[in-house]
Amino acid sequence: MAYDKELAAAIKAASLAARLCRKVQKALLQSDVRSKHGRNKSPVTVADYGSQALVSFVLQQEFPGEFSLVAEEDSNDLRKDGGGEIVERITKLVNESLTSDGSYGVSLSSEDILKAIDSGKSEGGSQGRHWVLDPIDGTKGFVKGDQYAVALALLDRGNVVLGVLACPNLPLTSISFAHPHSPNNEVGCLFFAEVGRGTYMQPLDGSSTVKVQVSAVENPEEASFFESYEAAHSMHDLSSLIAQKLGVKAAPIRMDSQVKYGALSRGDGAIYLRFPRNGYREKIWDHAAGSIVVTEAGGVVTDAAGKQLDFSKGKYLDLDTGIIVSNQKLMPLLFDAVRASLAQKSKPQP
Ligand SMILES: Nc1ncnc2c1ncn2[C@@H]1O[C@H](COP(=O)(O)OS(=O)(=O)O)[C@@H](OP(=O)(O)O)[C@H]1O
Ligand SMILES: [Mg+2]
Ligand SMILES: [Mg+2]
Ligand SMILES: [Mg+2]
Repeated sequence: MAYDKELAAAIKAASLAARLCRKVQKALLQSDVRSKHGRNKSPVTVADYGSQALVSFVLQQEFPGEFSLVAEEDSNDLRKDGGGEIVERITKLVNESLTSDGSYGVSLSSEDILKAIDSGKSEGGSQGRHWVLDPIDGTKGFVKGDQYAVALALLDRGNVVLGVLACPNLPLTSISFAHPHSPNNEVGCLFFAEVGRGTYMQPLDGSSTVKVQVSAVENPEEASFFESYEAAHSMHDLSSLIAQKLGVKAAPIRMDSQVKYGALSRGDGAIYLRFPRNGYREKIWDHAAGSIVVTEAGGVVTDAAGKQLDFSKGKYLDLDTGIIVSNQKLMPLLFDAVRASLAQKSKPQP
């Protein structure tokens, strides 16, 4: 159908990148983690760069001449003093991944790798097509040995038309709510969705595919909810107030990254709440793939004012307060609880 070739290329690129990330996570060395500069320091590893270079290279091979990529990382830090050894390591990792796949008979130089990383500098927008990539979403989870995802989506005239979430540490069967963070030796899973065609899940080794649906739970007392692992990324006290107003009984499931969208798309939980602290601007690569994976599985993704997420404005999502995700039946109740909780929080305390 409309995006078949793009979807096949995206699955291939994300699977290769996920394999690279697994390899690095297994052998994670302190020296593989570099710090980003800036106020909110977030880690970046050779796997973030390797994954971005690999996805960028594969997509450019598949779609020569018509390429735009909005991606999280750039090569600025790598080009600074001392980057040489790290760039060599990334280059080796990417070349090993390409050789293992066998489709591309090339060996990339360090400069090719830096260029591939930097071709992710597009600003996106409402015109034409743009790939959107988070090469590792949840780098903090990745470094800890927990959940992370390679998240790749395609925008066509400002709308997300396909999304792939490769989740190397997410078991194929429902996650254990008691131990959502334990890494496992399973193959991991990959979700993919195309607009109008539903959401599917397959093992990362691609051996079989199943259609997935969000939870059909209508009673909030039976619903469980996801939120960020990091309290700095989402206000846990606010989500706990919302859960209390809804009557949710289960404790929150805290996981890093868009794995939360993937798990929700197959009904592992029924609600995802995300309320960043004041002043944080959400980036499109943190939600593009996850949101289509959930909506094509029958779910609803809006901001806290009930508006659809708008991916057409460049690399930032202009949002009202937060992001809420659920199934169609629970959404009206959730929305009321969110509104009441936000109003309560904004009242001056006596
Ligand atoms: N201050 C702040 N507030 C909100 N969000 C932030 C913040 N800082 C970072 N980020 C982004 O959060 C991405 C990680 O996803 P999650 O927040 O879902 O997972 S986590 O539990 O917080 O790790 C993470 O994505 P990656 O950088 O790709 O890991 C960030 O883009
Ligand atoms: Mg990051
Ligand atoms: Mg991210
Ligand atoms: Mg990232």
